[in-house]
Amino acid sequence: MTEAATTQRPARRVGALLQLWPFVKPHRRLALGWLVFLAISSSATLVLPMAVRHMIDQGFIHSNASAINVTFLGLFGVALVLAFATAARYYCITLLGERALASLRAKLYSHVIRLDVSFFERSRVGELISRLGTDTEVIQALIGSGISVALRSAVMLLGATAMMIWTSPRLAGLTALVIPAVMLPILVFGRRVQKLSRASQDRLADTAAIANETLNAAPAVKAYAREDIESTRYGAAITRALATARKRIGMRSLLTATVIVLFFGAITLVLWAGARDVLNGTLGAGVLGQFVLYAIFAAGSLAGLSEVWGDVLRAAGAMERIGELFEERAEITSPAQPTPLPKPVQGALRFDHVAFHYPSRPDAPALHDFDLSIRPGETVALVGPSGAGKSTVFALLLRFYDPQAGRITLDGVDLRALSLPGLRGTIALVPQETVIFGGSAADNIRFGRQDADDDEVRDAARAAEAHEFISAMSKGYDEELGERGVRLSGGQRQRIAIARAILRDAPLLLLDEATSALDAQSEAAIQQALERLEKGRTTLVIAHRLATVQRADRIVVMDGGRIVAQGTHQSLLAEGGLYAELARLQFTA
Ligand SMILES: Nc1ncnc2c1ncn2[C@@H]1O[C@H](COP(=O)(O)OP(=O)(O)OP(=O)(O)O)[C@@H](O)[C@H]1O
Repeated sequence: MTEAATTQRPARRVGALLQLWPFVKPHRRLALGWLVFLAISSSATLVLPMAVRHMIDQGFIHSNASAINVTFLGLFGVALVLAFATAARYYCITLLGERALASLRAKLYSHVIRLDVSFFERSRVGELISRLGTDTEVIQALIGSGISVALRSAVMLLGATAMMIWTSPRLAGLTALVIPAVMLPILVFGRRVQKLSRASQDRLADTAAIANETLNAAPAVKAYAREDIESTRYGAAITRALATARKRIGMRSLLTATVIVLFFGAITLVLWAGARDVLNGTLGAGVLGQFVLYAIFAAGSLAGLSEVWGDVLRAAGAMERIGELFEERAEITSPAQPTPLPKPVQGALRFDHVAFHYPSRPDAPALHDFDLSIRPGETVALVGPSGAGKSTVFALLLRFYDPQAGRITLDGVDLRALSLPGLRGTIALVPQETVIFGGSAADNIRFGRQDADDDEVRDAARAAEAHEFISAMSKGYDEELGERGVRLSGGQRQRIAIARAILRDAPLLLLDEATSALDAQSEAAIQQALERLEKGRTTLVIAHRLATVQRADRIVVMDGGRIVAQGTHQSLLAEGGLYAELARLQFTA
């Protein structure tokens, strides 16, 4: 959040709520219904004081019993209209709030999930979840009830004011004189409340981010016995959030109290003048009664407005944060006119003098003058010390990032000229860390190819040596693996990932430490499966264990973001460079 955003004028900040219009627009009929019922219920309310005047003037002063009967009957009729209109108004606006927010949430999610990988590295996921949850709830509260109260109060305030003027211009004029004294504190306090609201939301998002981080890594927290430390850290964040919330609540209470005191003070003053007019006979008792009721309506509406004003500003703050998210643009996108890939895809890859640094680390090149050609169907192993840039090569192939210099081509086409889904559709990736989603074992394998049928899923699982452990689970392929797959071992997760890649059946295969979590026996079995899989596909393999890369057609040795040597296992050993050193360390260890 920028400093400028916090110091914006409230009017501009409330303007942020205009961004809600596209979500409300499709539900115009509900909004219209709400306005109609609002008009009916407000009119019904405004009729009530007239009945009171009638009752005092006709019923009491002239002791007319039938006038009283008619008045009360009319009163009941008005109450019926009021009841129906209020219920209908509530129905329309609450449903409108729910519907508008449902589409806001869906659009926000689908916007965020399309943002670049680098965006997710910059943002804390917990904070994002908070924006999806808390901020949208604040806005929902506003649409579902706040706006309703605000507009109802505004309409009532206008109506009651007009009726006050109509009832007694003299008393209304007197009231107008004291209004500025009431409005000033609302404006001053309102601004402060709104600033504190935004701060309060930010602090709350901080706590959500911490909780998300640590609860997602609960085993690590426990292994390092950090429960106390993490509880204290979370507690401190909560305390900070609470302190800000307390300031906000205090300020808002003060605002409400001030408004009520000032307003009722003013009304009392006006009434005192009115009572004197009744005594000296210049004003009827019924007229004063009617004026009193309108004045009370107006005061109540103003109090309602001041109360809801805080909510409006709070929602404006939330909408601003959501607006910031909507303004985030993905930089890695498909071109307007993507170049089609040859069919079938051959799988020729070329890194043409590529230079790349991560956006967050402009001074640390991850790849430097990286030049590599891979023939269709070739299996190339990338080896080298940790941090050499091996995973970065994969990240660039997947177009998570674009290189700052040079270019990467697939079958001669620059990756930037391809459609993103087209490019990624040609790649099957087995990452270092397998992500398991909430869903069944079959669903998790089908992540590789959504339209695969049950037999294909099973065949892929068999080829990845995953069939046995999946069948051993009580519900087999229908077994829920649970979020993040906490019930699976590392090796089992890895086999699911390999099954996904097999199912994907893509011309490019990227294996990042694909068998690192497997025991020697499973690894031997899977190596065979992978070898079958690699046939006829261009394959890039990252492995620390050199034993697993010996079958590659070519081994590329990387260090510090550059290629330092390439060849076969034998030729590299004979060369005696970094590879021979790595081999010596591994095979003699
Ligand atoms: N997302 C990132 N943001 C910033 N820097 C990164 C990021 N990922 C990697 N790096 C840096 O880029 C360099 C290359 O990292 P990379 O992950 O490609 O190495 P690697 O050879 O795959 O290492 P390892 O074998 O340990 O996985 C390292 O210096 C690393 O710190």
